[in-house]
Parts: sequence; structure tokens; C-alpha cells
Amino acid sequence: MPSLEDELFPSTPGKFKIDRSHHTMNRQFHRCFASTSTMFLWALFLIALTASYLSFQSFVDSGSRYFTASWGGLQWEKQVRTSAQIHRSGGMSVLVTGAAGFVGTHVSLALKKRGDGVVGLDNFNNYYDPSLKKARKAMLNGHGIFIVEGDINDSRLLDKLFDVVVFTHVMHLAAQAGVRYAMENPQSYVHSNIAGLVTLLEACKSSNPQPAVVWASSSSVYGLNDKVPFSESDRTDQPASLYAATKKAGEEITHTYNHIYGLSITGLRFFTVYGPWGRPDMAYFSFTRNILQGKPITVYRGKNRVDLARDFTYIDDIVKGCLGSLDTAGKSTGSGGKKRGPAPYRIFNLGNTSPVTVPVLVEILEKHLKVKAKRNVVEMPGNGDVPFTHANISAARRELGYKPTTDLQTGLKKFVRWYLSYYGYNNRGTKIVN
Ligand SMILES: O=C(O)[C@H]1O[C@H](OP(=O)(O)OP(=O)(O)OC[C@H]2O[C@@H](n3ccc(=O)[nH]c3=O)[C@H](O)[C@@H]2O)[C@H](O)[C@@H](O)[C@H]1O
Repeated sequence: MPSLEDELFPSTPGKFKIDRSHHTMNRQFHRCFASTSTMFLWALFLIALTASYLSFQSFVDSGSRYFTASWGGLQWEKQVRTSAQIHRSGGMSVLVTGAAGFVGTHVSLALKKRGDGVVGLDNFNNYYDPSLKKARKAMLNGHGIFIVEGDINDSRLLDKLFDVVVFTHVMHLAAQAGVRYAMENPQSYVHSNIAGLVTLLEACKSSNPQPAVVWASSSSVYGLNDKVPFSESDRTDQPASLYAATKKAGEEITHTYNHIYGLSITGLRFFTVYGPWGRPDMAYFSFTRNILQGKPITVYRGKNRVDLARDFTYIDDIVKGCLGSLDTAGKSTGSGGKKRGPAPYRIFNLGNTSPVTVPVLVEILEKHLKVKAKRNVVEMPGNGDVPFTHANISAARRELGYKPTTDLQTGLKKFVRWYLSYYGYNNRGTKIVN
């Protein structure tokens, strides 16, 4: 039977070796044993101290998160309710996700102006200059639209919003945009366009009554499709970028929520939307910035020296398509998370039906800016771009009354006017120094 001493101090190399025959050694051993138990107690004490410090820290952290959370509280709820109030008969109350984004800002404003209730939601991420998003928010605030700062992945926040307001519609525009950035940060596309979408749909399906959902898909779902113009019934199973793949996945995911839970779904395939308050990462915007700053622009060209082309669509036309979609969206049929009958599932192209090449886009900008661009023409890298896009909009025309009226010349003129004024240039393209 090994003694307690043996168990505590097994005679393994490098550890204590006890000679039991020596009385003095025995005394030493007891002293040593006593000091080791003291050390043991001290160690226990230190561990307990560290543990209580860490739990106190986490209490302080979660407490401060609670107290500094950008949402919640009576005042916050009042602001949300006021913003959601409807001021026209037959109006709607709409939760607009991505409200501080480009399309979100314009759609929120248009809804508010016609008397609908609007609550915005935006996470103000730094994919591009957040100060532009803050400026859009300030403008929306000035029109009585409250923007909640939060993420579509925050299910507690979404549940709270649906608790405070009975939303008739959700205009879901929050997304990780950009075709080429998907190679740099693929996870952000999964986070926003897949996980965020599912979290939002979960909240919508559980809400009682369920809202109708209108959301932003993308022309990029057509991928390598070369049948022109692109019709909604064309192939969309050959995406050229992860961005496109996540938008295509969104179309499938929304279909399941329509099928299982009776959510009314309208997916809008936007075609390269541009205009005032636009996205700085897009070509028309970054070209403008570089041209004014005298910096070169990179113009991609397709295989066999073929120019790339896009069905550039002006923001006001897109807004009309969004409002038309909200107005014609049939009701969701589910309640208590259960489907009670079939609900509409629609997909529409929202394009301009007249593609323009990228070199022509540059020429128009040069004309409006009265500055020559320094072009650097390179072959399109294999980064997710497609050679051209061209929308067939017959379905949207028929079902939504969608009819784009702004050509690229006119739309870019309005964009340039906004850009010069927003960034403090005079109309000769010279920066005004205060
Ligand atoms: O319809 C969509 O669903 C998408 O539209 C938009 O994508 P794109 O059509 O790719 O727009 P955008 O980047 O402005 O490039 C325009 C053209 O300029 C070319 N391009 C671009 C950059 C550059 O430096 N040089 C260049 O030649 C480029 O090769 C391309 O030919 C949205 O960003 C996207 O989020 C999504 O909504």
C-alpha cells in the first residue's frame, strides 16, 4: 500500500526523494510538507482571487454593454414608434435595413415623404467611409426618420423592434456589397448576406402579423449567362463571384421562408445603381474622385480588347421600383411561425435596359467634370467581374409599373453636381478651401 506521503511525493526523477531512516530528514520532510501545503493554500487562494476578478470584469463588461447599448430604453422605444407612425390612409410601416446605405437612404426618404412610417436599421460598418453614412443618417433624421444603430445578426434587437412596432413591410437592403471585395474579405459576405439574412427572416417569420419582405438581390446572379437581355427565367447557377453566390443563395433562402412559413417575398435584381449619395467603392464614384484629384483611373477591358459594359441604373428609377414592389407585395400568410396559405414569391430585374461601356462612362464624367482622366487600361483580372449586364424589365414593367426614365448622361450630371457640392468643389472642379 503506498503511504499518503508516497502518493503526495511519488519518487519520480526530479522530484523529492525521501530517506525514511534519517530522523532529521523526517523533520525536514515535515517542514517541507508544511511549507508545501502553505504554498498549495496560497495557490488556491490566488486562483480564487483571479477567478473572482475575472467574473467581476465580465460583470462590469456586460453591465457597461447594457448601459451603453445603442438601443433599448423607453426614450429609444418612443423614437422608434414615432418614426414608424403612418401619415396617410392606407399607408405602411416599413423597417428599412441598411437605411444609411445608398439605396436605403433614398428609399427611406421617398417612403417618408409620401406619408409612410419608416424605421431604419444600419450597422455603420467601415466597408467605405462611415462619415458618408453618418451624413446620410443626419439627413434622414432631419426628415423625421429614426435610424437604429445595430446589426441584422442581432436577433434580440430584431425581436425588440418587431415587439415595439407592427411592421407591415420590411425593405431589406443591408448587405455586404461589392463584387471584387469578396476576394479580400469573403467572410463578411457570409456574415451579412447569408447569416444576417437568415436572422432577419427568422424575426419576420415569428412576427405576428408577418410583414411582407422586399429585398435586394443583384444583377450579378446572372454570372456567366450570355443570353441577352437577362430575363428572370434565365440561368442563375453560374455565379462569377462570391458576392453573386451569396445573393443567389439569398434567393433560395427566401424561397424556403416563403414555402415553409408563408412569408411574402419580392427579390429585386438591381443593375449597377448609381447617383447622388452613392457608394464610394463603385467605379463611377471612385473615377470621379481620382479624376478631380488628378490621379489615374484603372479601366478594365474584357478578353479580345472588348470593352466592359453595364446596364447602369439611376437611383430615382430604382426607388420607384422599390416602392412599386412594396405597394404590390401581397400579404404574408403565416402566423405564430406557421404558414396558413400560399404567399407570393416574386423576383424582378430593376435595370435600365441600355448598357453603356466603361470607356463611355469615363467620357461622360470627363465632360461633366471638365477634366481629362488619366486612363490606365488593363485586362480585366479574374476577380469576379462579368463582361456585361443588360436587363429585360418586362416583368417589372407589367407588375410594378416600373419604367426607368433617366439615361446615364442625365444621371451622371446629377451625381457630379451632388459630388462637387458634398465634397466642397466649385462648379469648375476646384476644391474650395475655407
Ligand atoms: O449590379 C449589381 O448587382 C452590382 O453592381 C455593382 O457592381 P459592378 O457592376 O461591378 O459596379 P462597379 O464596381 O461600379 O463597376 C462597374 C464597371 O466598372 C469596371 N471597373 C470597376 C472598377 C475599376 O477600378 N475599374 C473598372 O473598369 C468594372 O469592371 C465594371 O465593368 C455593385 O458594386 C455591386 O454591389 C452590385 O450591386
